Amino acid sequence: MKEFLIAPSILSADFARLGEEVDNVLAAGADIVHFDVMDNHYVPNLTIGPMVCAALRKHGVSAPIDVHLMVKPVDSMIASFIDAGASYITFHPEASEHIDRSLQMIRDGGCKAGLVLNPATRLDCLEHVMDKLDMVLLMSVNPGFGGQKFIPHTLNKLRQARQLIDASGLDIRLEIDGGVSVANIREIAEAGADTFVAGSAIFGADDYAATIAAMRSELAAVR
Ligand SMILES: O=C(CO)[C@@H](O)[C@H](O)COP(=O)(O)O
Ligand SMILES: [Fe+2]
Repeated sequence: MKEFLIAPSILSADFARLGEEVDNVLAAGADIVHFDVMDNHYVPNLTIGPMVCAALRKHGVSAPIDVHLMVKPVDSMIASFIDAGASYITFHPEASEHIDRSLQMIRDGGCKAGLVLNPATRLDCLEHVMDKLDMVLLMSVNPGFGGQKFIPHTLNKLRQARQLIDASGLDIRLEIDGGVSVANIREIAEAGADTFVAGSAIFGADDYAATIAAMRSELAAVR
């Protein structure tokens, strides 16, 4: 099993003070920055784009930036986020006409590539592209908004995805996104996740460091 990584979603940060919020959450012990990109087309919400990613790099953020693209089509945004300093770029298979080509584009740009599966999207779509993946991201809510409730059947899907990844022998992270909190992170890790996106649970707390420390202590108890 890989090292556990905690990835605060800046969707729940105070956008008016974004640089400071990212500095604070990294100082509080976060490992990577989860960056949600929404286009009001693939999902019914509109957020931030490559200029904001580049601005965070210019501000001095050196931690990995995990760009979750909820845009359709994706290829032009992949190119822009490679230039903007993304570390991971993940997209939804429904948003690309040529999944294999989009994944290759991300790797050719020097970033780590991943696919994001919605709660109702089958794991089958991973089958023919496993060797092009650095990350599989399972959504445990329908994409578009922070602060939603974790969908419990995602735990079974996580177990199945963990088996697929382990059987492949490839170096692929298994990330979970949506409704993750101190209360459920241990159960989610026991189902197979190694990378945990948490937006409202971290940015909605008064003390980011205490919340991240509480998550780590739950993860330390994983069987
Ligand atoms: O991609 C998304 C939502 O579409 C997420 O990254 C959310 O931002 C997670 O927020 P919480 O459920 O942790 O509040
Ligand atoms: Fe996300």
